[in-house]
Amino acid sequence: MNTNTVLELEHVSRTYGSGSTAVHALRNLDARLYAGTLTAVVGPSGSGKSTFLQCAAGLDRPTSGAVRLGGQEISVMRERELTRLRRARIGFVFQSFNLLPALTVQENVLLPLRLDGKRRDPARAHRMLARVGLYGREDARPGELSGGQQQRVAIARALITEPDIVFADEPTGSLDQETAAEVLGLLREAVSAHGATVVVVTHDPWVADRADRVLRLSQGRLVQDTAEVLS
Ligand SMILES: Nc1ncnc2c1ncn2[C@@H]1O[C@H](COP(=O)(O)OP(=O)(O)OP(=O)(O)O)[C@@H](O)[C@H]1O
Repeated sequence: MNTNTVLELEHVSRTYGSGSTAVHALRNLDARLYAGTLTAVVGPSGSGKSTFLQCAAGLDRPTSGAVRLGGQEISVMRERELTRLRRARIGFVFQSFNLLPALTVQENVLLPLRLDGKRRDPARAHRMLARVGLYGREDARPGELSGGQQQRVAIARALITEPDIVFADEPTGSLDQETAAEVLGLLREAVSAHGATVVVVTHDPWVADRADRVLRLSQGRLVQDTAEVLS
């Protein structure tokens, strides 16, 4: 496995609330995410998976510890700088797809470039949509597509900026088994054929079985990393 670190969490803790009602969602967690790897983050409900994703992706700030993307500490960045960095260098895929219903498929895919002030290159959107099996559906609205097709659009949108890392939160959670397999296949292909770095938060053991590496959380701690022997 490639062990070039794209993103690093060092001694990351995230506590919600304080005093006797404090919830320690992440406790002194150390992890590195490697380039060109599909990593699954698993663990029981409440173990800290979403908090891990939020902190790693710069959507939330750790209470203590550091998060570094490409060696740059994002946990101390100002909000505006962080927003810009997320748009340019991080891709997101959500369980509920989060497409904009009023925009066409092509406009949805080009949205991250538009928000980042980049040229909206329709040819690039065509290529990306072809990659996810949706060539010819550029002018459809998300409401005209099946759940699996909408998730394909979301994957194309996440990959269009060629981000350093893509975070997918239960990307197959709303899909039937067959469609889920197709969606996971696309994420897998983004990694193996195009060198993307993908982190999937999942409850689904079937998804975890198909990852290159599994990080298992329990009560806010990393208790298993299939790439490393934990001390
Ligand atoms: N905004 C918040 N305020 C207070 N407590 C929170 C908040 N968000 C999460 N928590 C708590 O932090 C802990 C970890 O939550 P988190 O959502 O990260 O777990 P999870 O593994 O993603 O769970 P699930 O699989 O159910 O989505 C839980 O005890 C949860 O109740």
